[in-house]
Amino acid sequence: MASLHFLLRPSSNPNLLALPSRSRPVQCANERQALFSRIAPVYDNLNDFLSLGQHRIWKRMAVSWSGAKRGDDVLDLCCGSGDLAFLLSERVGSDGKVIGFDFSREQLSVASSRQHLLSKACYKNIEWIEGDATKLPFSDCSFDAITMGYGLRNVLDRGKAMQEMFRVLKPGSRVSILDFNKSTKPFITSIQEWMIDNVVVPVATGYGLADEYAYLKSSVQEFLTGKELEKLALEMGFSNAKHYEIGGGIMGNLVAKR
Ligand SMILES: C/C(=C\Cc1cc(O)c2ccccc2c1O)CCC[C@H](C)CCC[C@H](C)CCCC(C)C
Ligand SMILES: C[S@@+](CC[C@H](N)C(=O)[O-])C[C@H]1O[C@@H](n2cnc3c(N)ncnc32)[C@H](O)[C@@H]1O
Repeated sequence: MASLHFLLRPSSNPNLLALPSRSRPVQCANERQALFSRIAPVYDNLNDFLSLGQHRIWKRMAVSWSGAKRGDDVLDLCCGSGDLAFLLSERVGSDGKVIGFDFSREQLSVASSRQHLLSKACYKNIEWIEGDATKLPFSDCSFDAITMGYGLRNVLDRGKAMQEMFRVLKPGSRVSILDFNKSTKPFITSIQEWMIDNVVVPVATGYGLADEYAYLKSSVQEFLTGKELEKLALEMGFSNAKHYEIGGGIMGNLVAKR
């Protein structure tokens, strides 16, 4: 039976719903949570449109790199509307178990409704849990694989999130982290920024979500390069870490082994 657990209650503080100013970076966790909740109704359609469907290929690669296999217990952190969790579910099958974990209740509601709508038999093995990626409510060494798609860049304390992933992974298991690549090549950075300024933000403006999507550009600028991500993973205790550039260098995927 599909279930949706809400470990954290959304704040009733109306200030959290205020739109972030375009001139000010989105800084506190509650503001980020509110941002992802606002974009939840259009998130999937915009990803398909803006990436010309390419994000589905990148997500398949991320799941494949996680090493998840039939019968495994796996975690999709910052699962949003559930794309990676659904792919993991197909991979681990009905003998396995998938947890989709996110702090936005609205994103989880979209994920849960897709689970019912798509209604593949194996999708019954997915459970949605609301909570913070820096404080995971799971015991040490619980999971055979972890995925995180477009999550780490949006987490305020990335070191803590990596530490938590390390803690809940079983020894020898892998985490696969897909995100925008903060490239060291100025040409790639210019393409990314041009796309965000001239395609992503204008399209999002049509949905009243200009600020939310403009945040993408600053978040990539403030993210870590592939080498820095590898270093962070090693500092957090992972035995091995390799970052792959994909999508012509626009995206990247970190694979780290506990
Ligand atoms: C997958 C996409 C966006 C995910 C996403 C991530 C976030 O952190 C957000 C934060 C706040 C708001 C929204 C998001 C969010 O949507 C879409 C990515 C589109 C890109 C601009 C990439 C465009 C790629 C090209 C069309 C295809 C390139 C092909 C390549 C050369 C092979
Ligand atoms: C860009 S979406 C990615 C969704 C999905 N993984 C995908 O690839 O399409 C980022 C997600 O991370 C979640 N998120 C960001 N920071 C988080 C945190 N500290 N704890 C839990 N979820 C978080 C947001 O709520 C949002 O759903």
